[in-house]
Amino acid sequence: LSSVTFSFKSERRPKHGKKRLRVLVDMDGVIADFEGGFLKKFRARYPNEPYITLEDRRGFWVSTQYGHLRSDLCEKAISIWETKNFFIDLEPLPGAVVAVKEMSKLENTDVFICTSPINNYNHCPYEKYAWIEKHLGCEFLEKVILTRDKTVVCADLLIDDKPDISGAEPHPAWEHVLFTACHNEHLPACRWRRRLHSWQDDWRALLDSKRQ
Ligand SMILES: Cc1cn([C@H]2C[C@H](OP(=O)(O)O)[C@@H](CO)O2)c(=O)[nH]c1=O
Ligand SMILES: [Mg+2]
Repeated sequence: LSSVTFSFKSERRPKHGKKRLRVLVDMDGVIADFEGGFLKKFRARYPNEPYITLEDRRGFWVSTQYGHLRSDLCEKAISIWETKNFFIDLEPLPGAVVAVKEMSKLENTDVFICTSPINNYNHCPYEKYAWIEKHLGCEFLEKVILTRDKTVVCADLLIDDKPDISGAEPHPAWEHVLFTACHNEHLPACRWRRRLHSWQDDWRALLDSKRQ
């Protein structure tokens, strides 16, 4: 029985010895400009309220920093990404679409878009799929992983702008590479975590480093 079970296990190292690489690419803050889209819509909807420039953004959660600025601004911030068309209207980050398409065409490479929907599910999950189809093409709809817990997904790499990614699995299979964003660029260099500074950075070398 054990040999039968073994033969059904997925074989990730082909006979010729090259390892097949599985890469998870996050969406907001990595391929879709959540921060830029948020600021634009916040200023349009609340023109008389104070706001935080992208240069002054600190901490992952936008609503937390707005709440510190003035407590009622937390709710106002949340109202922006809970509104219809927020997620579909996000602009792609520079170079993201070309990079992800090129990455998915590389030999021995499987690319998935791994993204967390907000808990208010009225528009966000639908618009995330629509965004993927609009900017990456319908073939990428096969590559979407919608989850609130990325630790249970098995891959070699997770490229994500959130500094702390935790969940049910205490030892995720992937290496988290921090994608630089306005909210995390001031965090001190960290010996045990690599960064991808933008899509102009050498993402091919990053992938190659995991194929050894
Ligand atoms: C509330 C909030 C969400 N998000 C993104 C992260 C998640 O998408 P992603 O996993 O694609 O990065 C999604 C739900 O939290 O919205 C931010 O980037 N900043 C925020 O302040
Ligand atoms: Mg993100």
